[in-house]
Amino acid sequence: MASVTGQAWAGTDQGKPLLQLDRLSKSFGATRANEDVSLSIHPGEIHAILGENGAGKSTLMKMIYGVLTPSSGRIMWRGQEVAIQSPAVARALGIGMVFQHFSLFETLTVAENISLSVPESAAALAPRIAEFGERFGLPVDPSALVHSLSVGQRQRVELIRCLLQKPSLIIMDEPTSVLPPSGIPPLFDTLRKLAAEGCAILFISHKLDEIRSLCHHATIMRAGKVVGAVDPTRETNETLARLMIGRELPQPTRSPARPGENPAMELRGLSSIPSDPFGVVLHEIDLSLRPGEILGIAGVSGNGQKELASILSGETPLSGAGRDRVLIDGAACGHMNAGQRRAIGLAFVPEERNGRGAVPEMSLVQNTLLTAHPKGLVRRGLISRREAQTLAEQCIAEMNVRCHGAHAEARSLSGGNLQKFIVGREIKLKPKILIAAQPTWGVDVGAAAAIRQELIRLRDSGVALLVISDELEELMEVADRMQVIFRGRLSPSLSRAEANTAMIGNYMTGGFLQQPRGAQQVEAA
Ligand SMILES: Nc1ncnc2c1ncn2[C@@H]1O[C@H](COP(=O)(O)OP(=O)(O)OP(=O)(O)O)[C@@H](O)[C@H]1O
Repeated sequence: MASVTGQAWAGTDQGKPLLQLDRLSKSFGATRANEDVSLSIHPGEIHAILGENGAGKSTLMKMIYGVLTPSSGRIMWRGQEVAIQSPAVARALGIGMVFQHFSLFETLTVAENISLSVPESAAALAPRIAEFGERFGLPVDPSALVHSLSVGQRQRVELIRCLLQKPSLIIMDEPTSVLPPSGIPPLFDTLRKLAAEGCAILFISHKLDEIRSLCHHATIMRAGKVVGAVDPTRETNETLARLMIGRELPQPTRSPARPGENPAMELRGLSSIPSDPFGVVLHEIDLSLRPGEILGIAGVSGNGQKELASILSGETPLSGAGRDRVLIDGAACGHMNAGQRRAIGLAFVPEERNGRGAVPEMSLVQNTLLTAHPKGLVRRGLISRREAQTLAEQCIAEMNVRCHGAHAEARSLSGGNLQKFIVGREIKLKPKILIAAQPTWGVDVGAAAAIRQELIRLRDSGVALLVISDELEELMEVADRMQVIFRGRLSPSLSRAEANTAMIGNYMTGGFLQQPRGAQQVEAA
């Protein structure tokens, strides 16, 4: 098949496997992250890898992409055994990977960014970028500066960069976790087009609906081993979840909220210009959070969620009049930093687990100390290591965190397990207010259900919770009320009964801004 560049798109021989893994294993010390994993991928196949947090999916992908070396087993590429010692070797074979976290320079154009990894000038690349964009439904302006692009557009740039290297196999690690709901169908159209041209796709996702609608095959992993291989189109979410977690998916239970009278936290007419030149300006935000309720903040990512979380948590303390714009228990606290707010009962689960939620090089005990030290873990200047260890161990047990114990480095945990640990650590602080940004990001369906139930339990015990999430379904499940953030402005509050998908979708694109001011105030009241 001819490609737009006149060269053949590799890998259209549907009969023979493109990639075969033969009893591939990988150990990290005593942990068998992958054990005797065997599978085959054919050209044009969209193949899902499904499994609980820590099941070994990322480890497997890293071996295929040359980031990790297998402890034993063989990798066969087009029928030949290969040693993929580095990503450069993988790319030379025709294996590409699109990571969850983009590696683009904000101040360069799309073409300039791509020219950093494809040996051609930005000018020469521009028409090819446009052609690829048209061919695969990835429209993006080659001369646009990356900072002006939405998350979905940035992902397109990453995908085009990968496609320009003509891969026969593309590995995509949770590609939809960064996209707004409206960005998912176009991405799937692109992936289907690629598959139709013979490109194989390895697709990692925790979202069972997506796997069922997109993928031709699914390999299910549990504790490092392959436990099943199915045609996902013939499965239900329940049967997939059962295969994955080995039991039925827990169903959430909730009773109506009984919020307290007085707000635990308020923002009053808060406007803020971020120090980050590419950040979002917040405009006149009014928000009131009461004890015993969960307020959900919905919105397409990049509309001010990060800036709002930073103001609420105290990571961005405010000066001057800003002091009176943020209140905790009725007292002005805009000037307080994150530590001072924690001392008066606020806990915070940030969006980025590595670097902000946890220090990757530190152990889980040390990471526990970072936020729990004011809670009696330091007395007369001395750290009680034993108590810190006990707290970390409780967190591990209660949140079912899979790791080598409390002294394991945070970076050795799989993404979802680290997220569970961070959420558990903040809950253990027994906060009065919990601000949680993307609390179940990258977490498997079973663990996500457990975290959401835990948030509801906290609310029932009188804690005030504010949950910022890109996942509307998550907010529909946990939130008692919802507000939508759009271009730094917050919509009126919607009750559970009012917050249907159509209404929220309308607010997500700024529909609430057209409402007459009076109507907004009535609804908010
Ligand atoms: N560098 C490492 N050092 C030690 N252990 C590791 C390392 N990388 C992964 N592991 C362990 O290997 C196991 C598999 O981890 P992996 O990241 O592959 O899981 P995963 O299925 O991708 O999980 P998630 O869905 O949470 O991303 C886990 O027990 C993890 O703690």
